[in-house]
Amino acid sequence: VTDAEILKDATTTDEIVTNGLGLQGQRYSPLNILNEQNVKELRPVWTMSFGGEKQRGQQAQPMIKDGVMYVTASYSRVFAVDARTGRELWQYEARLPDDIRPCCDVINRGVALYDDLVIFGTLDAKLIALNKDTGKVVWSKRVADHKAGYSITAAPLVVNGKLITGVSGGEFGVVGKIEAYDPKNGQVLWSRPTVEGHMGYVYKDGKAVENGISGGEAGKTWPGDLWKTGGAAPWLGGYYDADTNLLFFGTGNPAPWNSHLRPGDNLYSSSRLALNPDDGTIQWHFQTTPHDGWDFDGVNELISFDYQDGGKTVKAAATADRNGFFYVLDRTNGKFIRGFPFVDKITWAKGLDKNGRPIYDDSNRPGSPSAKEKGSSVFSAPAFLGAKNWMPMAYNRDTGLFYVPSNEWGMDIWNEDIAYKKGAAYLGAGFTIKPLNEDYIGVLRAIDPKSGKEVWRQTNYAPLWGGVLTTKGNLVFTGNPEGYLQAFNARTGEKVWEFQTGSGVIGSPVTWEMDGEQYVSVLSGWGGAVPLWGGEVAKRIKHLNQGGMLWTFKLPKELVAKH
Ligand SMILES: O=C(O)c1cc(C(=O)O)c2c(n1)C(=O)C(=O)c1cc(C(=O)O)[nH]c1-2
Ligand SMILES: [Ca+2]
Repeated sequence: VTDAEILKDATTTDEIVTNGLGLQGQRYSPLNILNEQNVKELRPVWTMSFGGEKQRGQQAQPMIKDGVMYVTASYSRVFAVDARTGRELWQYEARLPDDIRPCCDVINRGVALYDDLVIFGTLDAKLIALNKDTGKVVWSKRVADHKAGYSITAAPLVVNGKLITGVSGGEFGVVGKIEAYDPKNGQVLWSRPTVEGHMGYVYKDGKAVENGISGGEAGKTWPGDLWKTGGAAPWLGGYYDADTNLLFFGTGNPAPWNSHLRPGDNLYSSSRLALNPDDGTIQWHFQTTPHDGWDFDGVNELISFDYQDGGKTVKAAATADRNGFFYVLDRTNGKFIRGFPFVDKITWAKGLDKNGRPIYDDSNRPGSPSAKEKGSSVFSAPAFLGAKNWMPMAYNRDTGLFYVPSNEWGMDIWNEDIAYKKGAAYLGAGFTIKPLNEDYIGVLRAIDPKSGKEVWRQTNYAPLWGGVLTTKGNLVFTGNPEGYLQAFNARTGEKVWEFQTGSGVIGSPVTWEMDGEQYVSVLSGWGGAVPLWGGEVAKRIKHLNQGGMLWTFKLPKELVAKH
C-alpha cells in the first residue's frame, strides 16, 4: 500500500486501506450496486471463526487489499483472510504479559496497511508490523509502559509516510500522547503529550530535540502536581484532513474522575486537537468538557465535511460527544460554529454558550467528599459510557446527514478520595448506570449538521456499540448487541434488511467491489465496556453471548440484474 492509495481511499471502491473508508473517516462508500431496493437480496457468502477460547469483544474494521482481508480480533490477534472464500491465510497472536490493564475489555479496532506491512497496536502498548504475506514480525516497538496502565486499542493511521498512534490509560492516570513512527522500521519521529505541561519532542538522527511544552507551561489549568498524572489519553486514534493538512485526535477524561481534586479546565483533557502531521505541534484545540467530572472522554471522531452556506463553502468538521452535544466546528481553526443536544436528556449542563463552552448546572456535578466519606451522589445524564461512545458515526455526501449511534442512559455518580498509585485504577468516583427508558437504550439517529434537526431515529433495546457505514446506494449499515447486522434507508430510516450473525455486532461494517459485485463485511462478537461496567444496564444484556466471527455478504450478479 502506498501513500497515494491511502490518500485517495475515499474514492476507490476495490480496496479499503484506511480506517474510516478515507482518511477523513466519513465511512461513506460511493458504491451503489447495492441499494435500498435490492438490499433485501443481500446474503452471506462466507464466514470464519477467530477460534479458541478468546471469544470477546470484536471491534475492528476490516481492511481489503488485492483480494485479501486484514482484520484484528480480541487479545491482540491479527488475521489475513482470502476475501473471496474466507479461507484463513495466516494469523498472528501477540504474546501478552499477565499484567495488561485495558480498562474496557481486550479489544482492538484494526490495522494500518503500509508498503508490504500490516501494523497494529497491542494491549501491552506496543506497535507490531507484520509481513502482509507471511504474518511474520518485521519490527516491534514499545510505545509506553503497560505496567503504568498504558495500552493501545485504536487502529493506527498512516499519513504521508508517517505511522501515527494514540494510547489508552486514562483510568490509570497515564499521560496521554500522540506519536509518529517511521512505518518501515518503527523509529520514533515525534511525540506530543496531550496534557498541559509536558514537553514534546521531534527526533533527528535518533536524537530527541525539544519541540515545545504542550500548552506552553505546566500547571496553568491544573492545580499542583496533578498534571503529572493527568490522563487525557487519545485512545480512539485519529483521522487526517488533506485540505487543511491537519490530524484530528480526541482526548479522554482527565484523571482522576473526581473533579474536585483538580480545579481548572485541565487541558487538554476531553478535547479535540488539530496537529501538524510533520512535527506533532498542536495547531488548535476545542475542549468539549472543561473540568470534566463525569468521564466524558472527548475522544469521539471529528469528521471533516464541507457544506454550502450563502454560496460559500464552509470547511467544517463535526463530532458527537460523549457529553450529549453535537458540535460543528470550523476545521481550519477550531472555531465553534454551532452545537446542539443529540440525545433526549442532558442534566449536567443547561446548554452551550456562544463559544461552545458548556453552561454547567452545578447542582448536578457529583459532590466533593471529605477524606473518609463518600461524597453526595447525583443523578446525571448521559451516563459515563456516553451519549455516544467509541463507535464511529458516518457522513453521507448525498443526504448531507450524519448517522449517529447513540444511547439514552443516566447514572448515579458520587466522588471518593483517591491518591495516585502507578498502575492502579485512578478514579475517585463510584457509579451505577441506568437505562432512561423501559423499551430501549440504543438510538440510531440521522442528524442534519446545518439545522441540528433529527431527521429520523431507530430505537434498539440494548445499547448500540457498533460503527456505522453509509453508501451512495442510499443505505446505512450498523449492527446491534442482539446480533443483527441491519440496513436502513438513508433518507427515511426504514429498516430494509437484517441478518442474525450469532453474537453481538460491535465492529464497523465495510463495503467494497470485487469481480463486479458489491460486498459487505462485519465482525460479530459481543463485548467492550458495556458488559464490564454496565450497572443496571448489564442486567439487560447479560443473556447475550460473546463471539468471534467475520461475516461477508454480497448481492449475487443475477439478482442485481433482476432488480
Ligand atoms: O481513558 C481511556 O484511556 C479509555 C480507553 C478506552 C479504550 O482504550 O478502549 C475506553 C475508555 N477510556 C472509556 O472511557 C470507555 O468508555 C471505553 C469504552 C470502550 C470500549 O471499547 O467499549 N473503550 C473505552
Ligand atoms: Ca476513559
